[in-house]
Amino acid sequence: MKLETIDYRSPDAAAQFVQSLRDTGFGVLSNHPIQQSLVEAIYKDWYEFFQSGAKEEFRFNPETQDGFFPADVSETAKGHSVKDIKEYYHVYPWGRIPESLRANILAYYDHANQLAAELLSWVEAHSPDEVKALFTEPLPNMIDGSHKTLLRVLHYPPMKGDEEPGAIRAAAHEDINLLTVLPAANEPGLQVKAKDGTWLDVPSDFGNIIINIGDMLQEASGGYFPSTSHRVINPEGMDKTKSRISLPLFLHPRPDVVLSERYTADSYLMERLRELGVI
Ligand SMILES: O=C(O)CCC(=O)C(=O)O
Ligand SMILES: [Fe+2]
Repeated sequence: MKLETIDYRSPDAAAQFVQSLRDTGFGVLSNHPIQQSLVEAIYKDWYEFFQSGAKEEFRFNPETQDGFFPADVSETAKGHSVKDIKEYYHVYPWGRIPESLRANILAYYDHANQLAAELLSWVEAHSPDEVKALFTEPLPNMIDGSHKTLLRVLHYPPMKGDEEPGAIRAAAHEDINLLTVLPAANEPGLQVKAKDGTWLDVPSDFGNIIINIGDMLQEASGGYFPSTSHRVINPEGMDKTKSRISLPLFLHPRPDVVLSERYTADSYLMERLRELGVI
């Protein structure tokens, strides 16, 4: 298995992209409409924010889950006991956002959501009829007007040598949501688990957009689209001294969306957050 990069502008991009999602849970797009200069400005400005003391003033609200999550409260992936080596900020348009970072991050939130809606229409158009029949409403509809979609700005700090044994930047996990849209980070490290159990590097050429299936789309498609495990490994050599910034957008349906006979988007999310000990 190998992850091929797909040219968003090629005539059969949609079919190739959906095939890649089906085979690997991941799709990588070049020549997409997201402005790289906007992504770069966000990486630079948020890197500075993470270096500053100002982040402490934006400590997350446990009720609403927006704001800054320091490294000592950072996530422990499902089934793991050691915390990931990362700090992050949860951006929601209705949540707290540092004023100087607001315009760019919300512009990105909008652009990425628009691209996501188009990609969901590709997924729907290239699903077999029996899978299409399982979707209780058109896929792009499911995210339309959703207040749950989360943009996470992640900062993986340089390695200091005193990290907990076994800790990595992001331990193997699957995303809970429908689809995740992730611009290639400023440093490598993202890997996806292949069907044979080996870990493959996700092609992370700066400027590419990486999309992966989350558990909710796996559930809504009756397992046709796989939510594959992925992780972020620690840097080696000279790269140890470098920070890594990344910007996943986790697309969440409106809470009332029916995913399957077993779950609505809300009941699914609550079950998962309870398992993670977040609520
Ligand atoms: O930082 C990355 O490249 C991926 C992060 C990720 O998988 C996540 O936060 O769910
Ligand atoms: Fe993830």
